[in-house]
Amino acid sequence: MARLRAGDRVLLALDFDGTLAPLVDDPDASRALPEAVVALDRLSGASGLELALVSGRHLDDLSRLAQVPDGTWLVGSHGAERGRRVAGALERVALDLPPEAAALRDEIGDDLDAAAGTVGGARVEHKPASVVLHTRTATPADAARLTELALALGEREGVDAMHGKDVVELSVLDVTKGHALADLRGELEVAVVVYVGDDVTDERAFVTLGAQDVTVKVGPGETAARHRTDSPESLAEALGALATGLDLP
Ligand SMILES: O=P(O)(O)OC[C@H]1O[C@H](O[C@H]2O[C@H](CO)[C@@H](O)[C@H](O)[C@H]2O)[C@H](O)[C@@H](O)[C@@H]1O
Repeated sequence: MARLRAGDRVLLALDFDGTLAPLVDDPDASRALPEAVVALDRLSGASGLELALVSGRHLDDLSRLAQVPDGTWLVGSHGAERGRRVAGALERVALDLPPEAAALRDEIGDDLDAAAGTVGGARVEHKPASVVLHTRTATPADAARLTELALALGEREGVDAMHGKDVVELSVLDVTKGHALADLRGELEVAVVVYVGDDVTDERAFVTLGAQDVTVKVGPGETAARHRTDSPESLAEALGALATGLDLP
């Protein structure tokens, strides 16, 4: 808040699932908390403040689910996709996926489908640059077995495995949320980046940020972030308090 008041440009970047939106069993039912939606609307009026969502979600999904104000930058697929909310719609930069990466994505997608497709409670999500194994509603035994299999697929050349909360994401592009934040920092020419996230993929962003930045972990667990908030609910409250502190209506 002090940096904004001093006239510095600040990027407030937030993860979506588990951060703005509480985790739920059905990824399609995920929504940002109403209090967070209101707070972000208010913050969009702050001079010098850029807003961004930086998510592992497919950009179309993120744009459909996130109720963010115009001007918000949207980063999907952990940095592989980029867009911006303009006049209530998604303005996107096309994803440039080399044919060999697309072929590898399809191969590991087929392998995961074959292993998990018929297992109750497990689900395979296909995204533009990755394939995701979800085990949130699988039995512990199935979750352990399928996770091991997915991590083995992640050892193939050209595949990057990210093991998160009940999820293994296999990406065929070398992207991280940290790279995405570095790109946004350069393009938007901000002095300070504030990043808030809850999962292991967010740790890849926390470790890239410097002493001038602000890193916030949502929920329990080991983290490289320097600050912590309990839950999406407490984060929504803090965002509202920030808007109030900045005298935003
Ligand atoms: O980077 P994020 O915005 O946190 O997105 C990460 C993944 O989010 C989604 O899965 C997660 O949220 C679901 C809904 O709460 C939950 O059911 C699942 O267990 C979580 O892993 C999304 O489906 C993935 O594509 C994203 O990579």
